[in-house]
Amino acid sequence: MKEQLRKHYLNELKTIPEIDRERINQKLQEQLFQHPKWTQSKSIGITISACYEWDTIPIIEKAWSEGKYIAVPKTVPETKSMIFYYISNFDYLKKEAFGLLEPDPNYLAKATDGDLDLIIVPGIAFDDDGYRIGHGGGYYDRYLAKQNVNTLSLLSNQQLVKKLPIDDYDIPVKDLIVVY
Ligand SMILES: Nc1nc2c(c(=O)[nH]1)N(C=O)[C@@H](CNc1ccc(C(=O)N[C@@H](CCC(=O)O)C(=O)O)cc1)CN2
Ligand SMILES: Nc1ncnc2c1ncn2[C@@H]1O[C@H](COP(=O)(O)OP(=O)(O)OP(=O)(O)O)[C@@H](O)[C@H]1O
Repeated sequence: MKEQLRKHYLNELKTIPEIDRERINQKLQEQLFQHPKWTQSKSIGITISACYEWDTIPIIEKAWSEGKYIAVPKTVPETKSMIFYYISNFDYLKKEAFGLLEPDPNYLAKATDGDLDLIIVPGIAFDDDGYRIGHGGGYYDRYLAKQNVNTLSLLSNQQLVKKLPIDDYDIPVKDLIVVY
C-alpha cells in the first residue's frame, strides 16, 4: 500500500513541468521565510535536495544570510539512523547512496540532540494530519521518535492526500506549507 503510494506520488513529482516547479519553489520559499517557525529558529536541520525534490539550496543560503545555522543529515545505513552536521558552505558534501549529497563528517561539527530549533522534513506524499511517506528508509521516523523537535514540510498540493495509511512508528510533521 505505502509502496504503491510512494511510487505514484514520486512519479507525479518527477513529471511536474519545469515552469510549474519554478513557481512552486518560489512560493514555498516566500511562505517559509514568513513562517514564525522560520523567523523564530536559529538552527535549522534540512536536506540537500535531489533533482525532483523542492529546491533547498536557496533556503540554505537565505538562512546563512540571516545568520542562522544549518545542519544537514548524514545517514548511517547500519542503524538506519541520521546524524546532522553543521555546514557553512557547500564544500564538504559527498555523494552517497541514491546520489544524495551528505555532509563529510571528517570536516564538520555534529549537531547534538536538542541543538536544532526546526527540522524541515522531506517527503513524497503527506496527509492533512502531517503524516508522510518518504523514501522508505524510515530515517525521519526513527530520528523524530527520539526527540520532540519542531518540524515543518514543504509541498505542493499534488503531494497532499486525504488520508495516508498510518503505522505505529509514523510520526507526523507538525506544520505543512502547501502551495497550490
Ligand atoms: N535530499 C534528501 N536527503 C535525504 C533524505 C531525503 O528524502 N532527501 N532522506 C530522507 O529520509 C534521508 C535519506 N533517505 C534514504 C531513504 C531510503 C534509503 C534506502 O536505502 N532505501 C532502500 C530501501 C530501504 C529499506 O531497505 O528499508 C531502497 O530504496 O532500496 C536511503 C536513504 C536523508 N537524506
Ligand atoms: N521508530 C522506528 N523504530 C524502528 N523501525 C522503524 C521506526 N520508524 C520506522 N521504522 C521502519 O522503517 C521502515 C520504513 O518506514 P516508512 O515507510 O514509514 O519510511 P519513510 O517515512 O517513507 O522514510 P524516510 O523517513 O526515510 O523518509 C519501516 O519498515 C519501519 O519498520
